[in-house]
Amino acid sequence: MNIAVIGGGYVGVTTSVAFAHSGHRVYLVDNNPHKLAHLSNAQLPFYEEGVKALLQTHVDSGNLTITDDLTATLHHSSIVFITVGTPSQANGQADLSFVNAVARQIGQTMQNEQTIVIKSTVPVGTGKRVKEIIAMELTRRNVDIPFEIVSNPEFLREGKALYDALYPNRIVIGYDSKKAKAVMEQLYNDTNDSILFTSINNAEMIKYASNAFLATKISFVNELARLCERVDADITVVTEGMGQDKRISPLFLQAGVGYGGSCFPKDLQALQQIGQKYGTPMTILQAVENVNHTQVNWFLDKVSQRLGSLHNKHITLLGLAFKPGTDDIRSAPSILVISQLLAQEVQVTVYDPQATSHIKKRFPTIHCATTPLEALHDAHAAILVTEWPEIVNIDWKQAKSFMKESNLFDGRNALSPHYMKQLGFHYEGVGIHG
Ligand SMILES: NC(=O)c1ccc[n+]([C@@H]2O[C@H](COP(=O)([O-])OP(=O)(O)OC[C@H]3O[C@@H](n4cnc5c(N)ncnc54)[C@H](O)[C@@H]3O)[C@@H](O)[C@H]2O)c1
Ligand SMILES: O=c1ccn([C@@H]2O[C@H](COP(=O)(O)OP(=O)(O)O[C@H]3O[C@H](CO)[C@@H](O)[C@H](O)[C@H]3O)[C@@H](O)[C@H]2O)c(=O)[nH]1
Repeated sequence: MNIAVIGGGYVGVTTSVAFAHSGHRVYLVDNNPHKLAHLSNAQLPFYEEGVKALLQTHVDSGNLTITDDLTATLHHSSIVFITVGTPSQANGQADLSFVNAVARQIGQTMQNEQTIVIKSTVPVGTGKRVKEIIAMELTRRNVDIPFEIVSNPEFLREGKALYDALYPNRIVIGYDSKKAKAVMEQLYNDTNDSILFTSINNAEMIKYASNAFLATKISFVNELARLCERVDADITVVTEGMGQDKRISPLFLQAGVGYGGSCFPKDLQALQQIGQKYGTPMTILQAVENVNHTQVNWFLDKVSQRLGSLHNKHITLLGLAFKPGTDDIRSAPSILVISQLLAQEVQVTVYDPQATSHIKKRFPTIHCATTPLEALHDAHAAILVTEWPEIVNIDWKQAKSFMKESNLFDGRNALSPHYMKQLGFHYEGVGIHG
């Protein structure tokens, strides 16, 4: 099938590459000249394992065209995926200006029948609104071109984006006409995965509900971790025991310095705003956010208690990206950690295999090391923020010899407390310090 994808970010690029890989003819449209320049040369404006190679393959094979020409793209395609950003506005509501702008552009330029698929994460009711915008533009042009609206939310995880796009563990399709359903069935006909066909409103709600539930699991466990420290219990064992109940599952029970990223923080805000709009406050989500916002400070209190005053101390952050496998620092806990440390006049050194160039733009004064050992040199303490394999597998014996004081704070419970203590570290994790 001929597919247009509008918005060349993490989701748009990965979706395009995956469709091209399945044999579809894909046109990827972006309006940011900087991103276009990168993508046209098969360069990724972000780090995501495997995507660059496949982008190159399909640009070369001619299956994937990168362009800024939406009009020509619509002419070539019959399915249009909207994958533009939906960032938070100041009040937490999802900013739909990019989605609405694309809808207007589609209505203003489409010449042939289209199935318009919203993949961006959007509040319930957006599908209906996009339909109205397109219909309004067609009326203004005095043309009658049939079109369908579909909601097909994206569930990929950064760091595993390509795998998730090629082998999604579920596909949700919200539709309101038989024609739209038939098009989506044809598009996904080679997949063995389960497809949930439902209403557009349900599909839109499923996306926010999923992210909110995952974030709730994390904050629940993080709060429990604080209690575990008080009662001389170990959160890793508590969650292991909990996770053996299939109804709970062991996934997303990893205590740490909190969740970050481009999705959970903004989507939780957006869902709360939807609740407010419809007079149904999302009280649980307020608590989830509250725990997440305070988790970094709670963890840094442990560091100050150990070091006494943080003033003029040298502290090394190991990991900056909001999770391993990405260079994304959007709402990453590392940003909060660095801000708090700089506010207390700490000398901060950081190491991350992919994200240092991004953090340098935000905090120009911090020292970015190129290896973990260089970063640890002369440090009073190290804080592990992102559990990259390059960090977890440091030669910790050697690392200890590089440090001024051997204080190790593991913000992801990624290291063996027993082994670190054996090496002579003062080791503290999250919810495991008895
Ligand atoms: N990043 C993820 O892991 C992820 C996963 C699932 C869902 N989502 C959702 O998918 C959506 C996109 O996320 P992202 O991280 O890919 O965003 P992003 O900000 O990385 O990319 C969005 C792209 O859209 C482009 N764009 C904006 N307006 C445009 C227009 N009028 N025409 C053409 N291009 C335009 C921008 O230049 C940018 O390249 C969001 O709603 C997000 O919540 C993201
Ligand atoms: O047990 C856990 C699991 C995750 N995290 C943190 O939670 C955040 C988000 O992690 P993850 O969900 O793996 O990454 P994302 O790429 O943000 O993916 C989420 O957000 C995407 C955007 O909406 C969705 O598509 C995905 O399904 C959803 O998992 C990260 O900071 C993790 O460190 C924890 O602290 N403990």
